[in-house]
Amino acid sequence: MQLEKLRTNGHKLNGFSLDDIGDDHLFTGLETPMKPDAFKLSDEEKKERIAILFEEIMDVLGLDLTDDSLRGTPKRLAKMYIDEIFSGLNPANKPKVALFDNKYQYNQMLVEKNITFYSNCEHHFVPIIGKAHVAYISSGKVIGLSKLNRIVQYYAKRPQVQERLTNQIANELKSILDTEDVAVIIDAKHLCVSSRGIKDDTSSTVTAFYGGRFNTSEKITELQNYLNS
Ligand SMILES: Nc1nc2c(ncn2[C@@H]2O[C@H](COP(=O)(O)OP(=O)(O)OP(=O)(O)O)[C@@H](O)[C@H]2O)c(=O)[nH]1
Ligand SMILES: [Zn+2]
Repeated sequence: MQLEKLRTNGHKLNGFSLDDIGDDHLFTGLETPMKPDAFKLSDEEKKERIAILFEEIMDVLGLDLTDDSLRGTPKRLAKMYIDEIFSGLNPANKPKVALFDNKYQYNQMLVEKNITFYSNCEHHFVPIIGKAHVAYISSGKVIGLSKLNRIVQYYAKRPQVQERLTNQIANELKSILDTEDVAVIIDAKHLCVSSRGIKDDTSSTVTAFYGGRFNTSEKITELQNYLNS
């Protein structure tokens, strides 16, 4: 497989080894589609370029860029894209994860529920607002709770489709926790569905990943009970 070849050759992406960044940027089928030279420009260079390009969009729309409220918008948007809403495209921003030995002998599922996230739809670049619920059964390691939330936020801060977001979070948890026993459920509102287009404000989209021991009707029912409690 191409990924294995790159790994064996010690290939680096933006100075990171493949082991550092995980597989999500590369050829796993789960990756966010990115150009091979995605990190040729520094963050500051990207901001400068985005500001110039967005200024042009505003100009084409006929907006007066000398207006004191609009003047700062191109730079503001560029900073927001790189430092905030699309910061998860850069593996340098991947959360550092604290793992502990499972000394507590806790062998049931742990569920971190109602993790609020804001993402953006890659088709329309408008918000996706949702809740993620993530669960795992320890295979010997325990993860710091906040890191579960941070992993969700990292993958949300990309242009996304909900299916990929769900599977990227699941894949990351499997890899960090060294287990197949992870579950991810996402319930989200897509503003591209509610605020434009079909303009359906009541529907939401639910996606799920059930891996390993979660992939039985018994465990799914147990998980649902946790979520409903
Ligand atoms: N599967 C999937 N589709 C999504 C997601 N976010 C947005 N979409 C859909 O992507 C599709 C893009 O379809 P197009 O027909 O190219 O776009 P459009 O003309 O703006 O379509 P409408 O939204 O129906 O007006 C739309 O149906 C969106 O609802 C997502 O997370 N997953
Ligand atoms: Zn959309």
